[in-house]
Amino acid sequence: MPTSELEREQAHLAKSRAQLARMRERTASMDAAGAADWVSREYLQSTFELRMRQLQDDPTVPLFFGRLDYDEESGLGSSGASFHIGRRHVSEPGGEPMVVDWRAPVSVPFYRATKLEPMGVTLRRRYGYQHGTLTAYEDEDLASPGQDDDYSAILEQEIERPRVGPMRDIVATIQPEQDVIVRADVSRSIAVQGAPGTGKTAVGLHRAAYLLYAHRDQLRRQGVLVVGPNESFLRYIRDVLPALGEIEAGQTTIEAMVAKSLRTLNAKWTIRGADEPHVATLKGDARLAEVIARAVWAHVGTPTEALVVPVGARRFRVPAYEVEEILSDLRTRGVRYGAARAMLPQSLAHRILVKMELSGDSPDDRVQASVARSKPVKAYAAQLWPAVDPAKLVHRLLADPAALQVAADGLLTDDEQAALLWAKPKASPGTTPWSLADAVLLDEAADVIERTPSLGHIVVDEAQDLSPMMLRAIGRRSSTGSLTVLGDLAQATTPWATRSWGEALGHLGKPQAHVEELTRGFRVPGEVIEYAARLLPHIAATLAPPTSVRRSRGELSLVESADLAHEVEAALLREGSVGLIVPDARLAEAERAIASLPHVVLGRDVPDDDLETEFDTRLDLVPASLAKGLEFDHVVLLDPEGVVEGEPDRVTGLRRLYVCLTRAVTSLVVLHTGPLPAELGA
Ligand SMILES: Nc1ncnc2c1ncn2[C@@H]1O[C@H](COP(=O)(O)OP(=O)(O)OP(=O)(O)O)[C@@H](O)[C@H]1O
Repeated sequence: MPTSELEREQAHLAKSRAQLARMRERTASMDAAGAADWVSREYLQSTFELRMRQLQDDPTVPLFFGRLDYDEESGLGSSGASFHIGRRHVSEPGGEPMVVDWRAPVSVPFYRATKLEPMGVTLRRRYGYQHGTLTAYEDEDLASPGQDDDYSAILEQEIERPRVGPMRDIVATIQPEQDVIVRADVSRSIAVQGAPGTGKTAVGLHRAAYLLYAHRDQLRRQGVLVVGPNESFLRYIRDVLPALGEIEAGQTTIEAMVAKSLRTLNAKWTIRGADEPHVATLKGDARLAEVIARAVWAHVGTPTEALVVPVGARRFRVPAYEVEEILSDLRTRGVRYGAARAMLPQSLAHRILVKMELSGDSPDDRVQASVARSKPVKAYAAQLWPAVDPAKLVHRLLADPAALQVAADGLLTDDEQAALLWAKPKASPGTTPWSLADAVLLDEAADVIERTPSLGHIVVDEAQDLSPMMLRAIGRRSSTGSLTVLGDLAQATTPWATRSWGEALGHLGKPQAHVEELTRGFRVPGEVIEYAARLLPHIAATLAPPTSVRRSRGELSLVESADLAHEVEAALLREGSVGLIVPDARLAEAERAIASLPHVVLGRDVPDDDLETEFDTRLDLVPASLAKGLEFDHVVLLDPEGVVEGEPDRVTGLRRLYVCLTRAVTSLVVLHTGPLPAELGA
């Protein structure tokens, strides 16, 4: 490697850093005081603050990780242009780019160019760093014919780098099949079926970052949301988007999402109830959407009396059958119950207006408006089309057999209706301990009444675990936007889980969305993934077995012993994070066994100011039910049969075990005293 070339690159890095500092200083000196009014001042101020955060320079994070040299025909400059690719854009005072954002169109060949299709690029360079210092580079000549050499030591080093702490970005090493998903058009919804560790979560987060870059104004207005399975998972991924300069995407769980709509009905309400699995499954069934829609619309009455309105000295009359026509017109307009309700007085007033015209008057629009606001019209409309409270509606359906029977007739069997009803209903919505499934029903009812605002883009992770009604809740929040749906059918562990992506996409309201499949795993080494894949025929027979791109075959040991502390201590002697995964029922016992070792128990509330320590501690104690989506360099898995038995049925248990077996990056110790699950083979 010519030293002078390396020095040139190091100089470019130093210069880029200096320019970034200059850009930051310039932003810091900007003043929003000159804005015309308070609103513009606030807006400008927040824009400056956002920009300052985006321009922060972390010396341990490489400012650029790659370079592309374009050929002369590319039209990007007469003598062929060269671009350094990094996490953010850095330019000289004249505007000349020093580092180009990885999301810019000019960066695409870094991820996709091949010798066969060089995309105008002659050279692709990757940089190696040590503690923020540029120490090496590696070139790929894309101009000369020949076979692609897939191997890259720098790429491999990046993939093999030990994991410590929260999830990190993968911008330096996004693979072509991942990049296609990341950069798909904003209007396209995509589902990604991916085996464990194939980068679904990473791809989803990078897609959010890409879209926020490519459609900044639109998505800043409309919003981008990432939905994950639980709080531990959100904590694990929360740094990825900020590291990419994106702090505007929300991150939430389905539970927090519907709890929020519960709170808009009453600020004191929270989710504090729980359902038996078979009841939760039934409450999550898509037929409930129809039950709720029926129950809401059944509030529209049948007119029996004419509407009579005095105008001046005269009285105008709209007979009941004409009112019936108006109601049926409003019902079939395709608007929400509440919107149609708001239109009814105007429609009635319009009819009066027509009658006034027929009788020789020539009333103008103001007359119609005042008739619509008049007492008799308002009272008549309110009685025919009453306001509906979503909480009262759901409470009534789940408390009153007669009400449920009317709404569910022909949709749910008698047994199903009996199962849905609360054994001891509370007297009112206010005293009801709403469960997650109830809150989802409430969210549905609220949407039948008033349209839920839609976001620009939603990324849904672990989507296989959502019930049809939960999928609908997400779908309505992206009715005018698009979705990235991530999941793995083999990791489905809820009784209401999705059986196919086609079905899930239907519930999400995006039946046309494309399904991509990822099978190249970046996390789990070969020996471990092959062991876990023994379960596939039992849990998802149609899925292709995953392969591992990891260089190391990994270490798998099956240890018959009861000495948990010993295995954990051995793992802690090594570099990287350690996850002790245990059946939920054995959490307390495991905690006692490792009491002397500093650790964090996942799922326990972590006080905000204590968040840092969560990742300073190298040992996490993880109940099997929270292992999903996480990864550790070393995993000690206690009692696999216990993990299986902790679930209501064998298939779900085996899927939970599959999740737990696929969390390890380097080593997996399976610790047991009794026999291993027969499905894992001899
Ligand atoms: N292109 C890549 N380069 C380097 N590392 C990658 C790449 N893609 C994924 N990874 C790494 O592989 C690991 C697994 O990724 P991720 O968690 O996104 O997978 P997943 O498909 O969501 O897994 P699971 O189904 O188990 O939740 C992460 O550490 C991630 O950083």
